[in-house]
Amino acid sequence: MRPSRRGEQAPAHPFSPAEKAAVYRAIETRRDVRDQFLPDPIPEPVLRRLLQAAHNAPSVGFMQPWSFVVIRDAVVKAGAHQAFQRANAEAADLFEGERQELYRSLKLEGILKAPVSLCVTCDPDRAGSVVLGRTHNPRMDVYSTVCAVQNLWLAARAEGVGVGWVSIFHEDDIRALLGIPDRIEIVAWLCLGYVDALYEEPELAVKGWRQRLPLEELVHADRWGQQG
Ligand SMILES: Cc1cc2c(cc1C)N(C[C@H](O)[C@H](O)[C@H](O)COP(=O)(O)O)c1[nH]c(=O)[nH]c(=O)c1N2
Repeated sequence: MRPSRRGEQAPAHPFSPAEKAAVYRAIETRRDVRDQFLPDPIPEPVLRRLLQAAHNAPSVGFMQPWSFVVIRDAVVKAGAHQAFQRANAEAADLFEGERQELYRSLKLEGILKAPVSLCVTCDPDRAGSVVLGRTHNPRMDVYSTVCAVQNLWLAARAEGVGVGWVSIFHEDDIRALLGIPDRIEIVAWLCLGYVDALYEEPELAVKGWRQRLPLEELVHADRWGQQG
């Protein structure tokens, strides 16, 4: 293969059947991980590949608004776990009866068990104040950052690394813990670690919290509410 030169286009050959299958396999078997983390460290080159996958995400106006705080310090993790516990107690109180009981039985984070956590942030000023594509929807920078998270999540699946997204905390608790400036938005706390087993279906479905919706109910043809 000759080296690519800036400005040239490469042929967009379809993937081979095996490559295609691998992509769909990563998508279909990716799971949110809470309790299955193994203690094995993630080697630097693997973590680097995951971060590179995140960094290859699409972004509005190519602003690349993300940053990644890589957390291995047990004290910091303990602080995040405390933030989770406080918020989770508040969240549990919002449900009643059996639903609350079920909620309380769910494991919803793996902060202490996972060898690495990543805090993924969004800098709204990364590309100046006027950003191509963000003018009429200021949330586009955060949506771009979520694309980076999903890239990392899928790449991690291929590497045998589990990822668990934790969003049950007050943003200000994590901001203070990590020293994140006010103007930077916290998008995700991700727990990362090797796993040797994953649920075949979402754990929340397995545990009876909520089931996958039929795709047919979510697809509209030409107009909202019209079936194809
Ligand atoms: C933005 C966002 C935020 C969260 C999540 C996901 C996303 C996209 N998920 C994981 C979520 O519960 C999970 O994706 C669904 O239940 C579907 O399961 P699989 O991801 O397919 O395993 C999640 N899970 C959890 O246990 N604690 C949490 O705080 C969160 N927060």
